[in-house]
Amino acid sequence: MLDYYQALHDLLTQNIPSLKKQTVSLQEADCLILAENLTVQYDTPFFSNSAMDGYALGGDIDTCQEWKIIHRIAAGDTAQSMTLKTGEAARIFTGAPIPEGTTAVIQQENTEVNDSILTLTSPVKKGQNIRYQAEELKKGDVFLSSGQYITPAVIALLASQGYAQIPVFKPLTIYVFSTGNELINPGETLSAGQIYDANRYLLLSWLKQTPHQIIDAGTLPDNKEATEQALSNASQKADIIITSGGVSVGEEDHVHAAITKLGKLTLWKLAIKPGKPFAWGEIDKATVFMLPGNPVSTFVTFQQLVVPALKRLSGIALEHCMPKAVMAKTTFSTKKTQSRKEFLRVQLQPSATGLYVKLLSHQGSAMLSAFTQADALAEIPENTLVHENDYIKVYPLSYNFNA
Ligand SMILES: Nc1nc2c(c(=O)[nH]1)N[C@H]1C(S)=C(S)[C@@H](COP(=O)(O)OP(=O)(O)OC[C@H]3O[C@@H](n4cnc5c(N)ncnc54)[C@H](O)[C@@H]3O)O[C@H]1N2
Ligand code: MOO
Repeated sequence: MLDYYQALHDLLTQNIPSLKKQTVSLQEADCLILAENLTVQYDTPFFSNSAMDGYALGGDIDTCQEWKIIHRIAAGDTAQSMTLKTGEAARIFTGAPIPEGTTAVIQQENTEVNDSILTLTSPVKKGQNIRYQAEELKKGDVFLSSGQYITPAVIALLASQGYAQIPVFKPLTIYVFSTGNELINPGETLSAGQIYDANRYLLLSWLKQTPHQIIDAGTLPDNKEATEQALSNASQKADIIITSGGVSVGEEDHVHAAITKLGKLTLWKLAIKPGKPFAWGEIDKATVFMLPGNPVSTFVTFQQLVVPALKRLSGIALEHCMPKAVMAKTTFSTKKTQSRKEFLRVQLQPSATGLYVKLLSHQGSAMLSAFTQADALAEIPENTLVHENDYIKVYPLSYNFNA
């Protein structure tokens, strides 16, 4: 059985099929992925300006005792024809351009003004309260790289540089299947031996937060021919196929056999609990992720393996695809060791003495309820006993590509 981190490494370093590009308006770019390096069009700040409402002080500020106020400059004004010499000042407002010859800006709370003569009630240093031209971004430099996931912060930065049209990767098409004769849909009436499909709804709901086109491909019966036919058809249209169930070793588990026949099974069986039968492969150009049927196994393998791989396949830069973990102190201990790395549903409890991990009850791989209370997955390393107050790795749950 393959180690979790080895599997993650393999998934993230696979060949990424070349992604198509398109240009969208700034308003349509959120949650998409930048497809080109973008350069600074305008120095930021574009012109040196004041960080405070106050007074721009000219010339030598160390020896001068008082200043004559000779200009008034508001945001939106230009200061092109103005200069300040020693002993001269300008009334200035936040964001307004500073005049030539300004050595510092003093905020108005630290001043006194009588008949246009300004004195200071606090000392001021050279450069204080001046936001200098290009101190943040210099024209021509790359300020955002291809592979950047577009968050609201990125939208703001793009807007601040005047970008109205954004080159992005085209969304992918993702087919989501469930498998199993026992599955029916919510809204239908349960008969003996049946259960409601939870996994497909979980995956469809999560994937809605991505930029991709998501196809609800329904439920596959536990039948070899039907499974092969449906996966073969989907592979002609999909970039990615996600299935749940039917990947274990039973006679009714047809999914990995179908992938082996139609394409290539790259990976099967991981040393993790839950999620051991997780499999991955491809049919033609479509990448196929096969998640184990137990709903918690589906959830864990999706969060810990499929989401990082999906990010990469979507074009997000490799360094932003690894799931992010934090270290936190346990409030519980484990009684026996496991040969597989275990991912437990936990709550994170911040306190003055650090971040603590509380174990939720109902950890069985068929028990979904703890997930609704959980805000993280705690990693219990293989063959390891955990004691109270030990530091362990926890992976905060995320429901979009941003985390
Ligand atoms: N002899 C062995 N049996 C099993 C092994 C094993 O190694 N040897 N592994 C177990 C583990 S671990 C898991 S996990 C499951 C995974 O099996 P499958 O991926 O083949 O899943 P199914 O058998 O189809 O279903 C398992 C379980 O989950 C329920 N299920 C399936 N799909 C859904 C869905 N969409 N929504 C809600 N619940 C679903 C299904 O009814 C079963 O109860 O195999 C173990 N067996
Ligand atoms: O993935 Mo299986 O659930 O280890 O329960």
